[in-house]
Amino acid sequence: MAAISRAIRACAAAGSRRSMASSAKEVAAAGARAAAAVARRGREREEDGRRVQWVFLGCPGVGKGTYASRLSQMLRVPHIATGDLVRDALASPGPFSEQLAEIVNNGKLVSDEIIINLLSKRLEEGAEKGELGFILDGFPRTIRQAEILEGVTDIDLVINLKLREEALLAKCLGRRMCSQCGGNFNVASIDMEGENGGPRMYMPPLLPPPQCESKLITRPDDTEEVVKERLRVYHDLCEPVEDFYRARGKLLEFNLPGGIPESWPKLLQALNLDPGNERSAAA
Ligand SMILES: Nc1ncnc2c1ncn2[C@@H]1O[C@H](COP(=O)(O)OP(=O)(O)O)[C@@H](O)[C@H]1O
Repeated sequence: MAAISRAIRACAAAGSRRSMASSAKEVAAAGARAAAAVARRGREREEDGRRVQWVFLGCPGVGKGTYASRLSQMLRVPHIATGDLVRDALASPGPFSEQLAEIVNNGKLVSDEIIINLLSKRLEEGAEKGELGFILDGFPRTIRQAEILEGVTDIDLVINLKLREEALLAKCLGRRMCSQCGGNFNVASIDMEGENGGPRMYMPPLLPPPQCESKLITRPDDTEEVVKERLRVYHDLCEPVEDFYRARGKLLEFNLPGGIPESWPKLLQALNLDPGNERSAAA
C-alpha cells in the first residue's frame, strides 16, 4: 500500500493521460463476467494473501458509503471514502480548509492534486498499520484520477450503484449524522410508482435511536441547490469514469431495488458472495 500511495503521487505529478474507449452494449453480460472473474480472482488472492481492491461509483445519495462499509467488514479490507477524507480536512481550521469549504459547499470537485494527496496520505497510514486491499468510495471521480489509479495498481471490480434521480435528491436531503456517535441516518421515506410498469420502489427511513435524536446534523452540501449541482457535476465528470471501467470489462452495474433489507442480499448475489461470510465476519 505504501508503494501504491508513492506511485499515485508520482503519476499525479507526471500528469499521465491515456485514451479511453467506451462501449455501451452488453452491460449486463459484461457485469456478470466481471463478477465471475472477481469471485475467481478473490479465491486466488485469499490464497496468496492479497485482498480485494474494489471501487464504488454512483451518484450522490445512492448509498455508496452504506454498501461499501458493509462489504469492507465482510471482506476485511478498509473502506476508504474520499468524501470523509475531505470532511476531515475541512474540520481542521486554517486557510486550506477555507479553500476546501468554498469548493465543497458549492457542489464542485476539489482538484485532482488535492484529492490524490489526501488519498496517498490515508494509504500510507494504512500501510503502516498493515492494511491489505481496500474498497474505495468516491474515488476515482474523473478520468485523470482513474488513469492515475490504473497506472499504479490493479482494480479488481468497480461496482456502479444506480437509483432514480428523484430518489437521489430525496435521499441526500434526508441524510442526517449524529454529532456525538458519528452514526449515519436518513429521515426520507421514499415510495415511488414503478417506471415503465416496473415494481414500486419503497425505501423506508433509517431513523436514529432516541439518544441521537437531539444531536442530528445535516451536511452543509446537502441543500437542494448544492445537491442538484453535485448531480450535474457527476453526470459531466464522473459518468465518463463508468465508461472507462466498462471498456475494461470491470464494471458491475447494480440497480438498487429498494432499501437496505431488499438490496443487500441481491447485491451479495450479484457479487457471488456468500451471505454466510457476513455472519462469520460479524462473529
Ligand atoms: N475523488 C474526488 N475528487 C474530487 N473531489 C472529491 C472526491 N471525493 C470527494 N470529493 C469532494 O468531497 C465532496 C463530498 O464527497 P462525497 O461524500 O463522496 O459526496 P457524495 O455524497 O456527493 O458522493 C464532493 O462533493 C467533492 O467536493
